[in-house]
Amino acid sequence: MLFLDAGSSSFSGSLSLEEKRLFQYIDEHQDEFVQNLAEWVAVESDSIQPQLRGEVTRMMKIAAARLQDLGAKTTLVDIGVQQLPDGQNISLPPVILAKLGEDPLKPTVCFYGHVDVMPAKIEDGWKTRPYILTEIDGNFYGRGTTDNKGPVLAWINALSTYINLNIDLPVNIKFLIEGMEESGSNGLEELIQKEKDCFFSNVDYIVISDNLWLTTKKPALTYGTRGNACFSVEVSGGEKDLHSGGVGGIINEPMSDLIALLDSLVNSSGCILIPGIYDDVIPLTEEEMKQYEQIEFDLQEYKANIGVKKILYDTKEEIFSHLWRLPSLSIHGIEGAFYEPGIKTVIPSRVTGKFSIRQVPHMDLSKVEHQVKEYLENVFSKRKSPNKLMVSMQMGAMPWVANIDDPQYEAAKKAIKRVFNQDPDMIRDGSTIPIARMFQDITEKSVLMFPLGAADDGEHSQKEKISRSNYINGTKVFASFLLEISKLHKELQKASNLKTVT
Ligand SMILES: C[C@H](N)C(=O)N[C@@H](Cc1c[nH]cn1)C(=O)O
Ligand SMILES: [Zn+2]
Ligand SMILES: [Zn+2]
Repeated sequence: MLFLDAGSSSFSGSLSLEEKRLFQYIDEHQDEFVQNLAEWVAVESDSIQPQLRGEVTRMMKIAAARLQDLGAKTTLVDIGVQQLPDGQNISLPPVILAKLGEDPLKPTVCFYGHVDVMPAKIEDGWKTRPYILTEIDGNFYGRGTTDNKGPVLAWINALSTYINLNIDLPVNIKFLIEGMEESGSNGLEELIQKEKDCFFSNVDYIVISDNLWLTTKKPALTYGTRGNACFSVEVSGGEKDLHSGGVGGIINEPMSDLIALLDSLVNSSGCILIPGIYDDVIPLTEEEMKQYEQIEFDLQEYKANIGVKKILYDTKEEIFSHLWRLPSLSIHGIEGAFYEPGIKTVIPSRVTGKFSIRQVPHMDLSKVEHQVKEYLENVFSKRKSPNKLMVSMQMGAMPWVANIDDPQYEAAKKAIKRVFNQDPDMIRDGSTIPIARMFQDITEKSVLMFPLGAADDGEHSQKEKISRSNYINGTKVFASFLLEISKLHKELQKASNLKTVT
């Protein structure tokens, strides 16, 4: 067997015999773990394009079979249908609920992950084929490698290591794995509500492993994410597309109306122009400012990681607050627009713009929806266009902030220290895990986000990758986390029992 050293792992302190065995096994079984990742990446489980829904369902079945192989009691739960914008209904992929171990003396950790991915086509500019895992210079390129198949597999690898070494699992494990995260986690809230007093009743800790570190070298723990409100704005004119030579200049073109509307949303400094949108955003506290100051951050490296030459802000404090504490508005695309190469002298009769607003705590989703609709209707009315405008909020997810004093943050810090020999950055993230806030609100359990990917992993982009080092050391960190959380949980229980007695 080919033995490959994952590289940057440098163990802190002396490892227990158990940890030595676990880590050695993980190092020695890298090829097998990589092969599993290649098999998962090969499934085009894109949850955005309805015609690929069958592949998402196939992916769910593959993941369920893997958990079953580990000995987990696994159920694929039907969560109903999704209504598409054209009124058609298509099945949602089933959600995996699985459990491994039911020892009442052990804590129960529930891991959440998703195995759906963002769309990826070679024509988008990929240098490698997006659904064929390709290793270049210690990095595995492919859609879903870091978001989120790699981290889900790292959990599974960690568990299979315990099982294959016959080491008693220090915790009971539950899994909730879904296939619609990238689409807004359709149907999941209802399932969590339904399972609150069943599947979740004995869960002590919920762990999500998604998003990225802030840098390429230093691990991070994430204690907050922004929400997202996704809008569509449709402008329709006559009943059919028209010849731009035949009628260009004598009608109000839907595309011109739409471009004006989209252009009215945000200025070139990134400031959202919708009146009232910042009203409920609370100012940054001094404590937050101090936390930001403590985070090491290299602006040049950050720019290189995201592949841009200039960003709107010069200081790390401004960057963090704009990513984590302030809303942002991004324009994503136009349905109905001509986008192929070449020339097409047609005036489209109906076009739909897509944009989203990442919101932060204290912003109210329905208020944002109202503000957006009122503003766009107002801008449109000023154009005196006879075309028809329709604005709708397609999806709304709430922001999430955790309590970093929860014991599992402590356990995760210890596990990181043992594997990477450094303390993690404590960060928030600008993106959204729709389910994070729902977990917290509905189950009232502690939620930890434990990212594995490095800052240059390019989630959602053409060069998505995870490094061998992060994938393999990530597997070790999760194996170690299970030991740490079980130790800490026992200590806390002992302390609380003592308190009750005295
Ligand atoms: C962080 C996670 N991998 C992710 O990318 N989530 C999506 C979820 C979403 C939000 N609106 C629609 N989908 C994201 O943040 O874009
Ligand atoms: Zn993700
Ligand atoms: Zn994603």
